[in-house]
Amino acid sequence: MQLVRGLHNLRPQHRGCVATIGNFDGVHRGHQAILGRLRERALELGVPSCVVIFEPQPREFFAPQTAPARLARLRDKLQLLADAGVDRVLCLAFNQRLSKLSAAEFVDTILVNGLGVQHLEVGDDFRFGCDRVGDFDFLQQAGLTQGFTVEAAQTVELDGMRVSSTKVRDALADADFALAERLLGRPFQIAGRVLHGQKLARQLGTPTANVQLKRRRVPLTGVYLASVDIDGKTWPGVANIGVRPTVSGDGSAHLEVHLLDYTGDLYDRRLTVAFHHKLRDEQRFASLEALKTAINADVAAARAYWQGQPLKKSLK
Ligand SMILES: Cc1cc2nc3c(=O)[nH]c(=O)nc-3n(C[C@H](O)[C@H](O)[C@H](O)COP(=O)(O)O)c2cc1C
Ligand SMILES: Nc1ncnc2c1ncn2[C@@H]1O[C@H](COP(=O)(O)OP(=O)(O)OP(=O)(O)O)[C@@H](O)[C@H]1O
Repeated sequence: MQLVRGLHNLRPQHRGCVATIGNFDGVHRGHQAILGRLRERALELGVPSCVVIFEPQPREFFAPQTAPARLARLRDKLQLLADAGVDRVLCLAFNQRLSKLSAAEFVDTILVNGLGVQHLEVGDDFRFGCDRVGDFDFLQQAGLTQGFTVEAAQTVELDGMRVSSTKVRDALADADFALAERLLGRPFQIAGRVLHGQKLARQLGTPTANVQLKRRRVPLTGVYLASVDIDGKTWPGVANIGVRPTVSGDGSAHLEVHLLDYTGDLYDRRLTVAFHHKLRDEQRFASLEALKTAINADVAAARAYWQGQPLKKSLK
């Protein structure tokens, strides 16, 4: 899959494609349905498929403090789009200039002059352009005069509710990982490289791998039973994700995981953490001693859980 960063990096050979536009945060089952149709149309027309995404996402640009936490970092989003068979991603910087483009200017500048789009695939609620004035009807009209077709994908629902990134966030906030998995079509996971921490964990008696998070905010916080994939091998563990109120004050999120029976060095390795069950909320403890007691109880709970779990059988 090819990544084109910015309109200015589009070349004449990029003209002619089928395209869709959106945030695609989490690449959930609704998104996957659109991507499936996009691939079909690309094959029919014999042109590449292109997904137009924005960085930052529009809500992050308009309201950085209140925009929801991302379900996946950009790197993972690109991997998921590649896995869905997308040929090209056009990643546009969402800035003042882009936010001011009218729906008509958006169509002219990006879709027609930039991409030479032949067919557009969108969700039925898709809105775009300054003040979100552009919609499916607008696109269809524009397509008639500018030579592209538009198709609205049917809404993907689960148990009567529209699948959405918001629903996935709600499921994670409720620690309903089974629902998150059904909405995503795969388990919710966070992947990242292991960084050096404050080296306090050893002092607390529980060594932890500090998984690098690229963003300050995360869609879930607390202490969880977790499993960790390292180079195709799965290990049972217990994870803490959040701001660590007892020890750190900068307010940014950390993900730390203790693997129950792992003794090797994990620094710089890439881990994938899957969450299974919430044990408790993060707490601010009065002393490191009290934190240590709580962590020991978490580890004991994790040990008891993983011993009795059928999942353990699948751990290689
Ligand atoms: C199972 C587990 C539970 C944790 N619970 C909390 C908590 O409730 N409150 C908190 O401030 N930190 C919590 N932590 C984070 C510890 O503060 C952190 O692991 C410790 O500060 C070590 O940090 P370091 O790896 O950067 O040295 C928890 C860590 C683990 C592994
Ligand atoms: N459940 C769904 N069924 C069909 N299409 C969907 C669904 N969810 C999102 N889409 C479509 O996928 C494209 C990309 O969606 P995008 O991520 O930008 O929308 P969103 O509204 O931010 O996402 P969400 O609704 O999931 O929070 C859009 O065309 C959108 O309409």
